[in-house]
Order: sequence, then C-alpha cells, then structure tokens
Amino acid sequence: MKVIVDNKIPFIKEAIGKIADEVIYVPGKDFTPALVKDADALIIRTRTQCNRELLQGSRVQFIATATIGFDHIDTEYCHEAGITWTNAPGCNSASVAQYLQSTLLLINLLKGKNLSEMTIGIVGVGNVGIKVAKVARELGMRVLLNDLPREEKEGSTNFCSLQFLAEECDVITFHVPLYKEGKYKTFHLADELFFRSLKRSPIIINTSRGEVIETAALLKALQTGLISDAVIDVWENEPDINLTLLYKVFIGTPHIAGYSADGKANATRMSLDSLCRHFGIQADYHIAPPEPENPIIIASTPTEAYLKMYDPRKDCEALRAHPELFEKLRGDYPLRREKTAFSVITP
Ligand SMILES: NC(=O)c1ccc[n+]([C@@H]2O[C@H](COP(=O)([O-])OP(=O)(O)OC[C@H]3O[C@@H](n4cnc5c(N)ncnc54)[C@H](O)[C@@H]3O)[C@@H](O)[C@H]2O)c1
Ligand SMILES: O=C(O)[C@H](O)[C@H](O)COP(=O)(O)O
Repeated sequence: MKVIVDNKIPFIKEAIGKIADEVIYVPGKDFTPALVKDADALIIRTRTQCNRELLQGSRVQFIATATIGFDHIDTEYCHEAGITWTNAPGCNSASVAQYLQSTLLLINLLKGKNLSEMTIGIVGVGNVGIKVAKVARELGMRVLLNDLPREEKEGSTNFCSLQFLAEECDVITFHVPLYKEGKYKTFHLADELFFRSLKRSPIIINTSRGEVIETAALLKALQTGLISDAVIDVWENEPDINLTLLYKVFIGTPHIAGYSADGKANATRMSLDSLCRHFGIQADYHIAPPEPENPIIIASTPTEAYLKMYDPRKDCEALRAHPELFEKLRGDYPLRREKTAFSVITP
C-alpha cells in the first residue's frame, strides 16, 4: 500500500512504517494530481484541498484528515468517485477548550470583567462546544447554547436562537463547522445584520473557521463599538490574513487553538486506526505526546496555573511579530500539553 502523508502530521512515522509499504511525506499544499496518481491512501490536514481536480484518475480509495473540520474535502466528489474519507471527531476538542479557558481567564485578569456576572453564548455545541460550556460553567458564567441541528433532533429545551444569544450575551463564541451552503449554512453566519442585532457589546471569539465571520463586518463592529473586543484564531483567507484585524483584536493567533500535542496525537492515532480499518490491516502501534519540559507547576492561584500551562498571548505575540510566517508558526508549533500532563503545587 502506498500512502501520501502531510509532512506536518506529528508522531506518525514509526507507526505508519508498520502499516504501509511505501510512505511519501509532502507539505499539505504540495499534493498534486501527479503525486497522488498511484497512491492508495492520503493522510492530510486542512491544507490539502481534496477535490476532483486532485483526485480524478488516481488510485486513491481512502482519505483520512487528521482534523475535525472537513470543509477541505469535496465529500460529494468522494462519494461519486467511491473514495472513503474519515475525519477525527473530538481529537482536539480539549485543546480548544484549553484555549477558551485561558482566554476567559485573561478577559477576567486584563479587562477586569467578573466572569460570574457574565453570560456566554456558545454557537455550535458539538465536541468542542460541550467542553467549552463545562469550562464556562466552572468559571461561574451563565451559559446559553445555540445549535440548530441538535435543536431539531433533541427539541428546544436546552437551546436558544442566535437572536436570543445576540440579546443576552457578554461573550459569544463560535464552534460550528464551515458549511458553505444548505439548511445549516454557517458561511458568514456572523454578518453585518448579526452584529447590528447585538445588545450588550459582547466579546466575540472565533476558533471555528474564518469564513464563519464576515471580516469587514467584524472590523466595522469593533470600530463602532457594536462589540467590545474579539479573540480570533481562525481567519478568512489564511494565511493572507487581515492585518488591521490582527492588530485590533484582544488576542489573534494563527489557527492553533486545537494544537495541543495531546490533540495532535489523538488525530494521528485516529487517522491510522481508520486507515487500518479501511484496508483490514492489524498493526501494533502506540502514539502518545511527549512529556512537558516542566510537568510540575508552582502557582498561587488556578488562573496562574492555567496560564502557565497555556497562555495564548505568546501565540498572539509571535503572530503579530511575524504575520507573514502564519504557516511556519503553525508547522513548527512548540510543544503544548493539556492539564492532565501537569501537577500543580501551591507555594
Ligand atoms: N481552531 C482550531 O484549531 C480548531 C480545532 C477544532 C475544531 N475547529 C473547528 O471547530 C468546528 C467545531 O468543532 P467540533 O469538534 O465541536 O465539531 P462537531 O462536529 O463535534 O460540532 C459542531 C456542532 O455544530 C453544530 N452546528 C452545525 N451547524 C450549525 C449551525 N448552522 N448553527 C449552530 N450549530 C450548528 C452541530 O450540530 C454540532 O453539534 C470544526 O468543524 C472546525 O471547523 C477548529
Ligand atoms: O479542524 C480542525 O481539527 C482544526 O481546525 C485543526 O486545528 C486544523 O489543523 P491542521 O489542519 O493545521 O492540522
């Protein structure tokens, strides 16, 4: 079996050596029709557009994306061409929840906001949204949930309309997939109309996909005070992002909310498990993230402890210093671990 693998997928080399006969590593943006022509499988990230243009005439029968999002895969074409694809649901949800937790703590610390007097609206309550809701409740926030597909299936008891969130919330955070069309379209879900409907000048957080928020409308909302601030991890037109927005927001990071090593290891393991299942291969591999350099954290308060584990300001500083290195900052991301990797000691 021949597999082409995105060369920025970590912890994969040894394990895939036990599964495939031939493995070729290339940058995600360099997958070409000629390269994939005689491959049986691809293991990709969000940087490879898997569509007719890339795949037609190839031998590819299986694609695993080591991500939760799959808006870079033309699923209709894959269906038509008999290509099976998988993503990695939940792989990095704890990582995004860690990003949100540190962000909310910074809102408290640097903006002097009392979180227990604030209402947060969560748009998209799947793997990430559920964990973010738990974090926010633990911080004492009132939590409102918006999830159209879930509301349709489960009834409206636990869910609110986007309009209600717009009226009630001090923070609104987006955790929806990018759907460019259809009943649940999320492309430019937050547009000028949405921003004009906000009542409490909330802080907007986006770690979903850049295209879920209309950049021009967001900038205008920031300039006119319709929103009081923004935390942006995902951008329209990555890596050529809007620099005015980058320097205006409270925190701006290069699409790394899901980049804990724990999340990356989960994604790699899930992709290989799917590959083995598809080809009926049994292989023995173990994928785990490296230990943190300092697993013991000395901190006087939970806020200090959590920010020592992960502080998004560092990622923001790095991006602001070199926005032209957006992809490099992601590709060479430093080791970041989730809280299970640490023990906290109070001095
Ligand atoms: N920044 C990052 O590093 C990062 C990391 C992980 C995920 N993401 C993005 O976040 C998205 C969510 O991740 P997840 O793991 O929770 O995915 P998920 O599929 O588990 O959950 C998505 C939820 O959104 C809901 N939804 C769909 N359309 C909606 C709509 N129109 N309005 C309201 N809710 C809607 C779904 O019902 C589902 O419950 C991913 O699709 C991905 O694009 C980004
Ligand atoms: O969809 C996802 O899982 C996330 O957006 C993920 O963090 C993107 O990761 P990448 O494609 O850079 O590996």
